[in-house]
Amino acid sequence: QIGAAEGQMVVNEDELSITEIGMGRGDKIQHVLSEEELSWSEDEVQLIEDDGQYEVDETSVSVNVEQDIQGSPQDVVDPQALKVMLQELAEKNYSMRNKLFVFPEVVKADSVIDLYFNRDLTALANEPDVVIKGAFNGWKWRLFTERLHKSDLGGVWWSCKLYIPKEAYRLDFVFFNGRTVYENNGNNDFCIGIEGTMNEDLFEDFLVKEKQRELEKLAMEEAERRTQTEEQRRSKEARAADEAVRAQAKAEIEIKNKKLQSMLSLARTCVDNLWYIEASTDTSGDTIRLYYNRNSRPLAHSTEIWMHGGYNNWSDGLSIVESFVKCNDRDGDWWYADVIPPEKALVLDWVFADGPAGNARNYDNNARQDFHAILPNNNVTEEGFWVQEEQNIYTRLLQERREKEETMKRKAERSANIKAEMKAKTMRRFLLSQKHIVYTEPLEIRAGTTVDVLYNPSNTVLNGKPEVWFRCSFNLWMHPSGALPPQKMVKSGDGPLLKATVNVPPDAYMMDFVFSEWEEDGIYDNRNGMDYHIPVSDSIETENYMRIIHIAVEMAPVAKVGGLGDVVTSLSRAVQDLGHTVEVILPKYDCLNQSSVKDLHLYQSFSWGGTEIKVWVGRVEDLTVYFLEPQNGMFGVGCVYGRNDDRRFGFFCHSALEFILQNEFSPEHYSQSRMASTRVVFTIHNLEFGAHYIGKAMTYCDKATTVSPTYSRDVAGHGAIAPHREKFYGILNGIDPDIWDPYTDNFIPVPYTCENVVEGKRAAKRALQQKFGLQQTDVPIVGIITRLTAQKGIHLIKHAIHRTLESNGQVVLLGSAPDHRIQGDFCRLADALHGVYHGRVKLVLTYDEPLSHLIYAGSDFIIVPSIFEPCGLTQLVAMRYGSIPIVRKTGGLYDTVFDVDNDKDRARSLGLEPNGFSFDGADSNGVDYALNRAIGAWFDARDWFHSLCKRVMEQDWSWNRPALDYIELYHAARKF
Ligand SMILES: Nc1ncnc2c1ncn2[C@@H]1O[C@H](COP(=O)(O)OP(=O)(O)O[C@H]2O[C@H](CO)[C@@H](O)[C@H](O)[C@H]2O)[C@@H](O)[C@H]1O
Repeated sequence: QIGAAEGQMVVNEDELSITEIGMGRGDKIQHVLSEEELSWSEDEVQLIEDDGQYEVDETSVSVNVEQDIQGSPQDVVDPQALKVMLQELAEKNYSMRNKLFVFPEVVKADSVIDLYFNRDLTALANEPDVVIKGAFNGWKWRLFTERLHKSDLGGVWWSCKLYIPKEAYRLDFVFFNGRTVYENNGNNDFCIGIEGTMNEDLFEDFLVKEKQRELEKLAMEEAERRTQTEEQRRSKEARAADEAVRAQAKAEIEIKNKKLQSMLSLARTCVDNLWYIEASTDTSGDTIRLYYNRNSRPLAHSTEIWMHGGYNNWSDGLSIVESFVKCNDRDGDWWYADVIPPEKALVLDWVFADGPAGNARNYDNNARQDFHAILPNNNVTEEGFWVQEEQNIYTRLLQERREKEETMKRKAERSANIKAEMKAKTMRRFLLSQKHIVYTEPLEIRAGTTVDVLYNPSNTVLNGKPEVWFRCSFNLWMHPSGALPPQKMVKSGDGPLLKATVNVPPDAYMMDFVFSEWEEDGIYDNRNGMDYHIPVSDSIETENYMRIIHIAVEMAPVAKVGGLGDVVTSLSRAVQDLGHTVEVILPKYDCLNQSSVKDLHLYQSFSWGGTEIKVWVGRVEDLTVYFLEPQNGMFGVGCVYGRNDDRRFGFFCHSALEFILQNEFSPEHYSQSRMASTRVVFTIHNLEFGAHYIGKAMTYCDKATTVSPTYSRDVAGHGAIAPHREKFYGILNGIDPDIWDPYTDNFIPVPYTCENVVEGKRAAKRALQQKFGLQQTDVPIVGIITRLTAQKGIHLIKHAIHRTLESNGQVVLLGSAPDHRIQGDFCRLADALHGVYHGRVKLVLTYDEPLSHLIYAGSDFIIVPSIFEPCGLTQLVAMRYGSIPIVRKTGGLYDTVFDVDNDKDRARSLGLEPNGFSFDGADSNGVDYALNRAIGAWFDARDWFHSLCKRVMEQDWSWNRPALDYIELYHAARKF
């Protein structure tokens, strides 16, 4: 199927999620026994063929046999009696012209048997070598080869010992001469039943579990490898940081040294008739005495003389203050003071003053040069001094670095706590959100307990039915004990509520149920094909994790054009956080932002579509990403879209499937391979682009989604979608709470949470105004961050700018237009506005991610007047930064923004409070209606406005909830 869709799954703006299910029962190994298949490629077999010579590696099976033979039944039988028994058996089988027999005759699991083969009766009659090749359980388990030897039962019987593993229920085998001559029982192969605890069904389960164990082991090894790489990276980073700190210390020392050297060249030991230094006579060795002749100096008439000093070019600032005493026994006007310079002082720096520090009015500062003395008798060598100094700086810098890291760690912890709380709150809201239809008592279900399920049929398709039956199972209907018998629901209380009671087993991690009209059948309420699922906590079993591969042509931040790029990254991260394996396949554009890819390296290369395709692998935002680079230069054109050659995305989608296939190491065609059990979920991010291809993709996918419920209804009648409505769902986008987090954001001045939103936004607003030379007045800022295309409501954007400016607000727009006419139009608008409304408006007509962060944080409002909007991320990011969204009521904007005046009930029915302003219609009146109320509230009800900022920050627009919806959908896709 997938192969048939080649070149047609291409959708330039759309993404394809593939859920791979490799562990289902549909995934049986088909062992077709042909001679090619019997080539010796399996692990357990090591046959080396060389110019007609062969050897069987005796170590594999034989060693096991020898070890296992001890304790086998043969040992306890008298050898003589055994021999007789065997002779009789051989004669019996010989006379019946049987080609083979085994001993003991009843083969048991976990035992060793002897197999006897009558070579003369078979195709190998004249062959000098006889080899058995076999496996267990219909050729599915432990392929082996073993060489037969002439037995001591006489000429015709060749034999070998075989170990029968405990998982075996049947033994399948053929004989051959080590090369091309086979005895395979007339193409039927030989087969012997084995007595034991296994049977075909149990073995299927065993294989599934075995596979799971293997996958888990691989996952653990991968995790271990990742931890190690992470550890290496961290210690490398620490080493690099240490080196950087050392280099910085060295650089600082060099500057200091240079300054001090120039100072030293100015420094003296004395200046005739002005000052000199001598070792102090009355105190200990370190003290010096400084003499000063103030005669004809600025302080000649002061009543007091003080020195204000420091050392080594004032490296510690003002650190020595002493008062002077007059020398009475000298000519001139000499004064002196005793000074104890610090040990590391090479130079003493000072000025004279008429009072102590802070209390002096007149100075003698040596005509602004200050005084500098080389200190006599200094016991520090200059070299020693610098070594010590560098060490001090190094220690200080290191300390600063540690403190910074510590602060970051604390911040990360706090941020993680806030997020965990939000997640728990969202989960509760999720459980309560269906309350008008179904809920449980208690609300949160624990494994190994009993719960009541309460159902209100009056809000469903079962309204008015005389009976309602409850059908339930666990672990996405995969619980080993199967579905519980249907249970007739009983009335609970006086209202319409019906009740069923369920014992939740200890190994349940999910409870699944649907409701039906009759015990056997009838109308079902199965939640539109998705069934009802409620997570169960404290299970002893873990969820069956899936492997999900996104095939996408955008991914933030390595190749982002718009919201699609954000979603590929953030949805993948959210699903990965829930324990599933998520990978992304992306074209290797030459314009990739490679600085955001870690450990990028060549992974493999393969040939397809007439070219070699190199596959690179790297980590982006903690996700494994494969980059496909066709050597025909298709993705080396300097841009993601815009060249009207989007057929290359068809090539990309197809080569991505080839790549997946090649990594399953299966040479067959898609539908024959493991990909037959792979499910495809197709997501439409914007029906405007490539509707023709979208139609094809809709046909071939297992499930399809778009990015909000309202948009899914808006487009349900579209020709590409209408025929496939039953598999089409609207799941709201989320935003990544780590990428968008005002508490850890490096692009804004003051980190903030909902606790200090007012302070944080005030600082961001000031920084934004400063950056663009806007007046720092107390007015609201309206921000606009958008691709400038018709979809985004260009005339409404322009009107909003004018309306805001007329209402005394300020405007910052960040936008870029793929269409150069629109770009030109906005450039002219910018020139005009910057002239007329100087200092109140700024239009930045580029794409600038860091700037977008500052605008989200520094604006009071973010306006999104889109004509249509599949979901929209800007209003969600705005709320995360405490900015109030003003939106046109369409698509995802309608689903996420609830007008403070008009949508109270609609918000409450979803467990939310209103969070913004919205308008209908597509003309300026609509914009005015919302914008006037918003700006009015800002001027007239500031406290209320601030509480609204706090409230929107407390709402959860992350993937916490939608990721669960996607996972449910992936599971639903698996059910086919
Ligand atoms: N000049 C600029 N500089 C920096 N950043 C800029 C920018 N212009 C836009 N952005 C950023 O790009 C993203 C835009 O995402 P949207 O979802 O709002 O719109 P887009 O139409 O691109 O996405 C389509 O796909 C997404 C994902 O499904 C749907 O939400 C949406 O409705 C659909 O139209 C935001 O992260 C925004 O901050």
